[in-house]
Amino acid sequence: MLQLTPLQIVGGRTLQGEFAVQPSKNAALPIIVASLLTREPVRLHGIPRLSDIYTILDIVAHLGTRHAWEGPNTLVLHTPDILNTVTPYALVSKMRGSFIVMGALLSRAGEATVSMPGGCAFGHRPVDQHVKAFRAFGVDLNEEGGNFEARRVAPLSGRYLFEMLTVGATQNAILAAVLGTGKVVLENASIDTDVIDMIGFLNSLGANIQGAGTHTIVVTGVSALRGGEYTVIPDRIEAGTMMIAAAATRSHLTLTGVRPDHLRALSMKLTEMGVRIMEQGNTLSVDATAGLLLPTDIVTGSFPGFPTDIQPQMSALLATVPGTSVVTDGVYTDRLTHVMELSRMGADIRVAGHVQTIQGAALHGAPVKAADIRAGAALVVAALAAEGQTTIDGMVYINRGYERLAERLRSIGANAFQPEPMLASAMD
Ligand SMILES: CC(=O)N[C@H]1[C@@H](OP(=O)(O)OP(=O)(O)OC[C@H]2O[C@@H](n3ccc(=O)[nH]c3=O)[C@H](O)[C@@H]2O)O[C@H](CO)[C@@H](O)[C@@H]1O
Ligand SMILES: C=C(OP(=O)(O)O)C(=O)O
Repeated sequence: MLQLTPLQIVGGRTLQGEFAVQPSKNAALPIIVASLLTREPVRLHGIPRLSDIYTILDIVAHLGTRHAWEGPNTLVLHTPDILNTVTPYALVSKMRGSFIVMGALLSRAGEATVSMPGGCAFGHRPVDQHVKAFRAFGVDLNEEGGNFEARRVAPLSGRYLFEMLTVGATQNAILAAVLGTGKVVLENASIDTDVIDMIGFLNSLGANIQGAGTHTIVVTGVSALRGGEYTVIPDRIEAGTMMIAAAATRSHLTLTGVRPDHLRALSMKLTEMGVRIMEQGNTLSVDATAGLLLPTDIVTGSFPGFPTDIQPQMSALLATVPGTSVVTDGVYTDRLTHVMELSRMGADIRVAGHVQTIQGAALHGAPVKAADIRAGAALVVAALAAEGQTTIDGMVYINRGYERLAERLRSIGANAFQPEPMLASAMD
């Protein structure tokens, strides 16, 4: 078995030059699942080479998809027939986002059995909205032995008003209704970029989904989708992580291949703190060299609000900014695994409920461990800003979301190094 080695960062250096942002993991995952809806080949550009992508490819392979990479980030997917409508626990439990295969299987095969996704490092993440939406559309859905068994007994039709904005349940409900003769209306639907991108992909194959980017989405079933070619949007969470890293190291960094309009909530906050943000086409510059940064307060929310997926990284930045900042995660009540690890590096963060009160301080290097993907990214941000060496364990989580991180950090001046992985048996 491959043993992932820790990432070693010697901090306190400024970052400089250009950082090419990877394509979006969280947009690519549902688009790969959505490719199950056509029996024709699809060619996807902008697929990041990440462990989450390999996991979803294992899942769709189990369901009948063949895939081939064409160059670094282009993937050809082909599902002539669905070979399986059961997605076992061993596969689903690896990645919570895979629950949306239920909608895709319902559409293409009329039935699906999918394991209940587990919790994750930052708390309980229910799927009640997925289930309620399916039932509202007439799907026969039962839960047995930790599995959800769903069957289309008539064309999907009806309306569902989501009780909160949810990316995954909006995507799942859309996928379920794309093929067939019914029509569904989703109210209070998510307007997240990853929902809009999945709809853009499906409509490019001939789906009839109206209302992308608004809170009311109407899906009218069609008999079949054709094949096609699509380019996935840039990763706004990776871009946000690097904007924060630039601010934390008081650097001037240019990000290329970004969608500045997807990053407005963060750009506004950084500007408020005294960072200069300049946007030009698909390029965004972050200049934090001008002087002292100011503390601020953050409340995360659904897009276009401040993303929860950069809350831990922002907390790491605020831990370096003199004064008091307050960070409230309005999406998850327990996304806090970064706090203890940051405190090993000298961060002063008090937690009450899901609110962090942060007093800025100088950080120092320390051995730390990531317990989830963005907590890991927060530790990278802190390590880049800290004096001395930080050793970050738990790279399995960071690798879920960040491609070749050490190498790409070095390209912008960081002292970051991850030794080659070793075979576990060779280490015993
Ligand atoms: C693979 C992927 O793209 N993951 C992202 C996706 O996750 P995911 O799609 O799982 O997140 P949701 O948007 O569904 O969750 C938003 C909130 O709604 C709650 N909820 C959701 C569904 C449900 O049935 N019941 C319920 O209570 C969740 O617990 C959470 O508090 O959006 C999240 C919110 O931007 C991000 O943090 C994740 O990185
Ligand atoms: C939390 C994330 O992913 P997931 O929803 O797959 O856990 C993330 O990308 O930050």
